[in-house]
Amino acid sequence: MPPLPRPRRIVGVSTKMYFDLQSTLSYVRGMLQLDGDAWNARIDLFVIPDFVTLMASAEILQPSSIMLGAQDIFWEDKGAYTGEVSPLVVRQAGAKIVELGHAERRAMFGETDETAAKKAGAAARNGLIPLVCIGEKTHHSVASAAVGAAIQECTPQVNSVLAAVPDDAEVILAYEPVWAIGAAQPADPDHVVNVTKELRKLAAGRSGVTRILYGGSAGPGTFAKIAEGVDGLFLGRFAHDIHNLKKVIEEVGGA
Ligand SMILES: O=C(CO)COP(=O)(O)O
Repeated sequence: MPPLPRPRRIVGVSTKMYFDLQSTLSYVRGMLQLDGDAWNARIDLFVIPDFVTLMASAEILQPSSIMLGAQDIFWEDKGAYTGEVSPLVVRQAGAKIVELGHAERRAMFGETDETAAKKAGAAARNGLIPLVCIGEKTHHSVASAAVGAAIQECTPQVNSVLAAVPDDAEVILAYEPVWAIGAAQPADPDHVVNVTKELRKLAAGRSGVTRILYGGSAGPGTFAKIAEGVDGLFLGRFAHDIHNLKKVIEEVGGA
């Protein structure tokens, strides 16, 4: 069988909790300035700010094709869940994407494959695209062992999410090796390509679009080395300078 055509490329950035309110809004305004460039026809772009700036960000981005995301949701739409954020409300606020299962949420806030899967189902039910972060915790020093161990650890993370969303729902999987997040540089390109090629097979039978991103200290120069395995990048710190984001967009968009 010939390989399936690859989906449209996509680049996005999470502000995590790095910015204050005004900094987030000026960053989002900066992204708006990038809209309309030549990349627009070739790739999708998204930004995931904190919850509090979601509606103001939606208003800023309204004239553009840049997609807005939220950093988490709860798996129920309404009810007695103090402190949680409803997927319904996130959708109504203007988000199209919801990030789930990030390593920081798994490590610090009790997120598991099970909760990420329930939230992915809730996202799809509310017309949101689940962007689920997956990745192995530790890095083996022998390259071949590292690939096998990563695939073994990521497979149930992927399968639990895919089992929880309708077959035709769009899904984004962000391969983010935990050890490569917040690091000086991204994971070794061969490692990323070898792992993501295998992970793509897990979604091969789906009718919905499944895109695979790489995240973890990604920035300008990262994409070209791993393009064989991934459909784009999910960026953190190194895209919080809008000039770096512009460079990445040009690289991924092939401008
Ligand atoms: O976690 C990440 C994106 O979700 C990546 O963060 P850094 O690029 O800052 O390592």
